Amino acid sequence: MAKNSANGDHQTTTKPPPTPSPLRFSKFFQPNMRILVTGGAGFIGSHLVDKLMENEKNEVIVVDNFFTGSKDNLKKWIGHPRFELKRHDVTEPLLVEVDQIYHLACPASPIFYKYNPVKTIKTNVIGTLNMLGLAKRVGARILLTSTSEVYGDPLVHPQTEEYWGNVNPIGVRSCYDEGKRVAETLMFDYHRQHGIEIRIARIFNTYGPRMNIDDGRVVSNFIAQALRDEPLTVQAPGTQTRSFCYVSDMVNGLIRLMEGENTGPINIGNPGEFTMIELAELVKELINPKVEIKSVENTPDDPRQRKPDITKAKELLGWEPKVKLRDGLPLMEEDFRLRLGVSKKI
Ligand SMILES: NC(=O)c1ccc[n+]([C@@H]2O[C@H](COP(=O)([O-])OP(=O)(O)OC[C@H]3O[C@@H](n4cnc5c(N)ncnc54)[C@H](O)[C@@H]3O)[C@@H](O)[C@H]2O)c1
Ligand SMILES: O=c1ccn([C@@H]2O[C@H](COP(=O)(O)OP(=O)(O)O[C@H]3OC[C@@H](O)[C@H](O)[C@H]3O)[C@@H](O)[C@H]2O)c(=O)[nH]1
Repeated sequence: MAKNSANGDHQTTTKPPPTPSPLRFSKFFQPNMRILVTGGAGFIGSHLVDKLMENEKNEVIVVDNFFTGSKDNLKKWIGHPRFELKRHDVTEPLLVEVDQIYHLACPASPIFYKYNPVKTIKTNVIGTLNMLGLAKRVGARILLTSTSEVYGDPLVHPQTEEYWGNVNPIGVRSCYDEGKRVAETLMFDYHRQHGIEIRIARIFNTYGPRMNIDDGRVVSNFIAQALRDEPLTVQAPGTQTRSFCYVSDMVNGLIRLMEGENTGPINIGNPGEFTMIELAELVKELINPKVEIKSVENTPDDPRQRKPDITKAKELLGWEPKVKLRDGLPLMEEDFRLRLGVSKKI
């Protein structure tokens, strides 16, 4: 029953889901939990798949168009009897029978989401509509990975879920942040109108192994630059802040949210806040003390500050991050060294 809403004022009754097959109710049939992960070949998605596959009662189906993700991230599961990988673009309808949907499909790095902005909007709007239609047809619970970018260039600090944000509707980032805002709206309208069980996570900057080496996001850029002896490119003014969450903490938070009773939106992130200059200095100290730090031009509408208020995640999910930035960076360094073929100097 989708009765426990974050705001309490839109209680709904969920109709019983249609039956995919009468076999599911047969005496000798022990159904596994069938879980769809859209965007499961990407950075967060592939770590989520690893965690879900640890449970022998889970069957995982990944759909991905491989725009920013890759089969390599899932290679240990390809061929596994409880795992399926399907090349599919979520802007097209999808027919599968599942119990839960983790809907992650969307490029997340600014350089990739700005590359084809119209496609980014289609992915967020039509892609989310398609996944909600699927959830409605089969009675699945659906979790959307929304973003701290729904707060735009925030005027409230740290950001609580009640804050409505300060977003430029016509800027170069709008395809992503307005796209995610519409995706959140669609989730709530399907919940109110059709009783769909929804969960919304507002994810703050996440980092870890398997990020694309040339992903363009700041942590992957700085680590790759430090390992290649290239200057760390701090975009001006460098005093802008972000709060970085290690990927294993993020995955645990997403699963807690899916399994719990709250619709969200709930901030999931690490409140440890750093300026970009501080981040560059930390990467330099931990990875390459000889590397230069240089200031470069910034891109339009870069949010000046970002830090999650995670009171709700703590109280409602019993979740908080465990990995400090200083401990997470070396784990990512190890993965980048392997992929770049740069060994540690002793
Ligand atoms: N990593 C972060 O810091 C962060 C922060 C906030 C929100 N998020 C959200 O989390 C999700 C995953 O982010 P990520 O960092 O793993 O990014 P990612 O780019 O590594 O993964 C996104 C995946 O979605 C796939 N994809 C993109 N468009 C698709 C489409 N139309 N159809 C099917 N697949 C498609 C990509 O190929 C990729 O595998 C995204 O929804 C993103 O908006 C991430
Ligand atoms: O080389 C770089 C790259 C980026 N930066 C700065 O680092 C900060 C973070 O930039 P990133 O590109 O990593 O990510 P952003 O915080 O701007 O956006 C992210 O926010 C949340 C998610 O939804 C997405 O993963 C992504 O859009 C920005 O202030 C940017 O100007 C640098 O200083 N140098």
